[in-house]
This record gives sequence, structure tokens and C-alpha cells, in this order.
Amino acid sequence: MKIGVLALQGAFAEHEAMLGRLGVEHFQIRQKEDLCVPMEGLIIPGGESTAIGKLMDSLDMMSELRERIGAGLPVFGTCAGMILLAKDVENDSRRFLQLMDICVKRNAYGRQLGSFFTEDEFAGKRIPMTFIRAPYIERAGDGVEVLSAVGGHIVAARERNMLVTSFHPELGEDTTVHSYFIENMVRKA
Ligand SMILES: NC(=O)CC[C@H](N)C(=O)O
Repeated sequence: MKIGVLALQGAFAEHEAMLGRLGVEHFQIRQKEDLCVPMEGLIIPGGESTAIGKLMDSLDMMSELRERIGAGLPVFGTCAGMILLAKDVENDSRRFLQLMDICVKRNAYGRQLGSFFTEDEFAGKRIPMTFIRAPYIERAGDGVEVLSAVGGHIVAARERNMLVTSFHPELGEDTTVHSYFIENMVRKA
């Protein structure tokens, strides 16, 4: 099994380290040609959604990524990755892959002071959660399963082959979310 990690901008190295810890083979996707490498899953990291989206466009990767994920490739988007996958963004005119039936709010906790750490439930298990200028899900369609809600806001969800978190599980030691993705979504795809 091999996971592709979109490595255009943001926290991709931390996702790679986490996959390494789980003993999962992975590689970086830096250009369109890298999408030819066979992969069983894809991670879109956190960072700056506008920057990652622009690079996806200028590197001509947007439509192929949209097609592959739309066809069922398991994908895990953290933070900016959540924004990139969302069909709708409440407080921004930019839209990116528009695949997941969620409406997200960018920088939902405030721009500068919006970073914090907490512990809460993900799929019924209590885990550490690091939020960095994070979005949250304002509205989710009927086909979307809520996996975490913190303070009344949805911060982790799944729709079919797509998993998103507002927080950054790649920044801590806890492997719960990555294991969930690998075991429940990639291996069962
Ligand atoms: N940590 C993150 O990925 C932050 C996301 C960023 N605020 C954005 O809107 O793209």
C-alpha cells in the first residue's frame, strides 16, 4: 500500500513522519507526473488553502485530482485540505476541488488568536487536537458522517472516501486519525 502526500506547501513532512511511524509506504506529490505513481490513498495537508489551490492550478493538477478523488480514491484533508475539498466556503469567494458536501468557514476561530489545543472525541475515542487558524464545518450534507464536534462545531467528518479534520493530527504523537484513514478507508476501499 502506498499513500501519496501532496507536497506543494504546508505540513506535508509531518504527515510523512506519521505514515512512517505507522509503517505505511508513502511518496511526495510535487508535480503532475507524480500522479502517475500508483497510490491507494492521498493526503492533502494543512497550510494555506489559497497557496495550495493556486499551485494545484498552475501545476495543472486540479482536474486530475478532482477526477481521481471523485472516482473513489481515499483522501484525507487536514485544515487547509478540508477547505480544498469542500463544495462550499462560507466566508471566501474561492472554491477549489468542490467534492465534499460541506460548507466550511475559513479561519473560523479568528485569524491571529485562533490557535489552540484541546482534547475531545474522534469517532468515540478521546484524542489530542491541535487547531491552527482552523476552519470548521458550518453545514454538512446528509451523506456526511460527523466524527468530531468541539464546542458545537463539526471539526472532523467523513463522506464516502473523503475524510477531513479541522485540527492537525500529524503534529502530535497520537496516531488515531491516521490509523482510522488507513484501516477504515484505504484498506477497505
Ligand atoms: N492550518 C491550516 O491549514 C490553516 C488553514 C488556513 N487558515 C487557510 O485558510 O487556508
